[in-house]
Amino acid sequence: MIVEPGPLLAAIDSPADLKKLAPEQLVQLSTELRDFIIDSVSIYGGHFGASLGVVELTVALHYVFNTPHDQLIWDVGHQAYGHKILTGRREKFPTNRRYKGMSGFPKRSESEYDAFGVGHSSTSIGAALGMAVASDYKGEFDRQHIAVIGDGAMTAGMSFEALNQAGVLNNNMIVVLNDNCMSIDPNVGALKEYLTDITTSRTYNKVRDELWNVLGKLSKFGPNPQQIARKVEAAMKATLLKQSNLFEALKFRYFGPVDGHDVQHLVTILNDLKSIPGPKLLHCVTVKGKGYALAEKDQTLWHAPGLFDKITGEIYKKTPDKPQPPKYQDVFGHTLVELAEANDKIMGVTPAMPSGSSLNIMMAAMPTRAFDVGIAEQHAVTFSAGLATQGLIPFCNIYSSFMQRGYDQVVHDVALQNLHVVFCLDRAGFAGADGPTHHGCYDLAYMRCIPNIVVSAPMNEQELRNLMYTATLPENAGPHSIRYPRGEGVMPEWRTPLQRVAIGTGRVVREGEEGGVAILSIGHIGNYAVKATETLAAESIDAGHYDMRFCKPLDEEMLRDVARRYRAIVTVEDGCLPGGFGSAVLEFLTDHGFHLPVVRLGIPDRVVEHGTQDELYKECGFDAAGIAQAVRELGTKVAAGARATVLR
Ligand SMILES: Cc1ncc(C[n+]2csc(CCOP(=O)(O)OP(=O)(O)O)c2C)c(N)n1
Ligand SMILES: CC(=O)[C@@H](O)[C@H](O)COP(=O)(O)O
Ligand SMILES: [Mg+2]
Repeated sequence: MIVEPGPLLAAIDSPADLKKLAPEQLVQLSTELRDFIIDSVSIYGGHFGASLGVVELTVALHYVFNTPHDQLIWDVGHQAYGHKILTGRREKFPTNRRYKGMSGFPKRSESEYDAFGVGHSSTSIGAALGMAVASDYKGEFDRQHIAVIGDGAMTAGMSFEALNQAGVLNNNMIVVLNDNCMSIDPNVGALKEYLTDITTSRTYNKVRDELWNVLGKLSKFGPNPQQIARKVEAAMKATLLKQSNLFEALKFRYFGPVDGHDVQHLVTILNDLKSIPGPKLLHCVTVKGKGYALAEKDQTLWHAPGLFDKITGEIYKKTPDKPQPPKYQDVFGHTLVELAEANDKIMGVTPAMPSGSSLNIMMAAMPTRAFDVGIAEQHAVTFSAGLATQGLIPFCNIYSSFMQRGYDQVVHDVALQNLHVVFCLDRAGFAGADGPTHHGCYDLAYMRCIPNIVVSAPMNEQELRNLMYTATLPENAGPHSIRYPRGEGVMPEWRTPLQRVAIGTGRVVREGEEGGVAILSIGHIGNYAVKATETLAAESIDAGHYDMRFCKPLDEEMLRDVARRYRAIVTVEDGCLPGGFGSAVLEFLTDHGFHLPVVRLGIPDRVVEHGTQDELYKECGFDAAGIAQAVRELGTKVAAGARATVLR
């Protein structure tokens, strides 16, 4: 089904076309762009509320600035659908987030208008500053550099690292703070409270408007009057707000708050800002989901609702006619509450993903024991370490790819001190439509190389529950990493009794023919290995299958038994091959004098784009068919006497 754009939008294939419109036409264009986004996302899926919230801002930015010469960086990039539609990708939109289609985030290789690749939050100010410094260094003084960052993304430390440097470098750049009081869940922290103070301070806003007129007139008479205005403005803000403006204190010229949905006013303001030198911050107040009532009302649900009926607002269920196994995240959330009810040392921590990780279940049930620390993965880890020094057992839930941002804290603050912190890495392995920024490719590799840490991956919901429980036991005190994938498990009935698992033990899924091939899997991909062995059995190939469950420590006894019983091994992981689970098995076999052929299946050493998880498993050769084929080929090779380790 093709989404038809309105007449003004249909004529826009680039911002050059947009600039042909009269300012008074921009309101109509914004309406058409908003309608196009609603229609498209309802049919094709993707992120929703954020793009609706910046429709007017997107139109105004591309109307005022000379993109792509002027460089526009979108923080996170989940709000950049309007940007993509206005920069020549309207007709590609049906492929958004689809296999081999358009990325769901700005991507440099996709368009010259995508100044910086994003997906993880809070990078825009730093990147824009780098571009601004480079432009000055190259003598390109006519270029503007604009970072559009949400209030949620502003809570991350690296946003302030960038502000800190920008404030003293004094390069020309504009930070547009898109303040809608929302992250995916409601935004949190003192910064959010501060922004609310500014936005609601009547006195400040009245004086600010008067100052604005003064500034606007003065800015046409060169820099000196502006410096006077700056002192006047800062002094009045300082007295009126009884505190200096946070951003002014960091040497940014602060402007706002302004209505982020008044496209013509935004055009006026942005045109003014163009001529004011140095680092500037424009504080825009917007509504996430603006223009679609249900999305304005339930902004978390409509952050990324899935496919829906735009008329009724009904969000379609994947399999309405049969009970769907629960999402792994919900098994985590409910099990954590179950454990916490029995053990008052257990705490919960999430960096801004309460609903995404289902920690919101514990936050609702035990609000004094579960914390959303904002988009602050580094802090989430160190905060957890602090809790653990006092004898508590924090479950720190961080998406595998977002965990990458807190890696030194895992080593320095948790592992070196051997603290009892349980990392639950959700979205481990291929994340799917979010693509390479969000694929949790590396956690098996990056965790197993750290001393003291136990690295595990459940094959199903029951195993997840047991590993969570096992990690809390006093005899297992120390760092743990438990990783599991995005999406549903395989057990409609999962509220199984919690069982202790011996650390470093795997389990036999299927004992195969002696002298044949054994499959060693870790985590949920083991369910694909089960399908592969069933296919092979129908061909009278009796392959063995072992769910290793732990990447560190490995089940060495099981590995010895497998190496003695079989003539070849296939390892499979939904994780990177370099340094991953297969590498760990190879290391063991070599270190202990076992020399049998091994084929490692997993994520290759290259960037794998977006698609469904099954599409990506297939692309990388570790879906059920790929696993079965690897066993067939290896079986044939060993029958022919191949001795060398066979890599894929
Ligand atoms: C490092 C990192 N942590 C978490 C996320 C998940 N995430 C995506 S959007 C978002 C909320 C962003 O809030 P804000 O910047 O205010 O943008 P809004 O959705 O309100 O437009 C979060 C937490 C991420 N993309 N990157
Ligand atoms: C843009 C962003 O980073 C989040 O919205 C992320 O896409 C959430 O992923 P899940 O949908 O897997 O929770
Ligand atoms: Mg926000």
